[in-house]
Amino acid sequence: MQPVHLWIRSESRETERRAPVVPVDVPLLLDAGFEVTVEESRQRVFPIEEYAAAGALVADEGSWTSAPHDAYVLGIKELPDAPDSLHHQHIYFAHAFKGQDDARETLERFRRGGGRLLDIEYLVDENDRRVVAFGHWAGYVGAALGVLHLAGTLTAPLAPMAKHELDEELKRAGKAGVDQLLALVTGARGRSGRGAQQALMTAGLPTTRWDRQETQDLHKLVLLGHDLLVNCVVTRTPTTPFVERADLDHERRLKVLADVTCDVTGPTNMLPVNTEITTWEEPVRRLHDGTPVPGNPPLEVIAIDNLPSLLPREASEGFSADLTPHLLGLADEGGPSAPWRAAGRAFDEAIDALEEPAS
Ligand SMILES: NC(=O)c1ccc[n+]([C@@H]2O[C@H](COP(=O)([O-])OP(=O)(O)OC[C@H]3O[C@@H](n4cnc5c(N)ncnc54)[C@H](O)[C@@H]3O)[C@@H](O)[C@H]2O)c1
Repeated sequence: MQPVHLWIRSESRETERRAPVVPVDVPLLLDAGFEVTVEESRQRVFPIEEYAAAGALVADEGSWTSAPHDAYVLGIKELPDAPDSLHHQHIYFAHAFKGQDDARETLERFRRGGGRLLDIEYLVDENDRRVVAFGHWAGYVGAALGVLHLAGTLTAPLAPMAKHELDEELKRAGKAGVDQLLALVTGARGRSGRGAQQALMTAGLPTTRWDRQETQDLHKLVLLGHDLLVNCVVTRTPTTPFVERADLDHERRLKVLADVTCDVTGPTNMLPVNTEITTWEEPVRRLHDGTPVPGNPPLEVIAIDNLPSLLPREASEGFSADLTPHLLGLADEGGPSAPWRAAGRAFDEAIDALEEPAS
């Protein structure tokens, strides 16, 4: 067993209240011989006292920059802009390996400091499946926002909430008549698809479930016969989109698209009628005004790319339960376990690609 020091940093994004490891999971790490330090944070949903009571050491907010050299610095979202060279091993979602905005700058910071980025999105098992993700609660919240919008009770700006509050709103929406409407979940067998179904069940909405098999021959008329479409599909191969511009003038019940996938600009966007995300400030955007004739209502989209942050407690608890056993794999006798090695390879490839001339 290798001694491992895990340093849980504060988040720099002010709306980010989640934590990658929750207090109740800290003793699992300590029992395995880890040293665990947790930074104070103004916004984290779990008070620092709970971490201290669980046995973690407490450090000042943002003090990871002076953490011991061998510490793994763990967070969820992006690092602050300074310092401009990074010398630790960082574990978080960096969105820096696919040429995204700021990707090069992020990688350059690691290269300058000699640090390493173990991106959580690239922690995969031997079958190339991600071992930890926030999908379930993304689906839950995405579907819930769709239901509340159908009920006319979605108010902006959105803010983080407790699940029981959201569930009360969902039940109220159901009783107010939304339970007479029809919902369709695409990608229904995945993590977020299953989460979406749970929220719809809480509101009492009859739900159709489609995964790969059911969309092989796409039944457009059946699709358009639902009031709410919650899209949770992940695909790498461009496929027949679910809703295209030509469908908007068609007779339809479809009024709200809740796009959990949020792949709005990529070639695999299953809802190309929309090409922009929406935000907590403006969660809903009108895509089509509809026409006064019955059977052609306005169509609106909700495409928020940080849905789990709206249920920070539940999202953190589920994520931490999945991540903690893998963190233990950092201390494996023969070196970090397979998912960490996979994430390390992804980082090395991204650094190598920095050398390649831009095409
Ligand atoms: N909006 C947010 O805040 C947020 C947060 C977390 C994750 N996400 C995104 O949500 C998406 C879903 O993640 P997940 O963890 O549920 O993925 P997942 O891999 O668990 O599930 C994807 C599902 O899509 C199905 N699928 C693939 N092609 C299909 C097709 N043509 N028709 C029907 N079904 C098809 C797969 O069989 C699978 O069941 C990802 O793109 C992820 O990045 C969004």
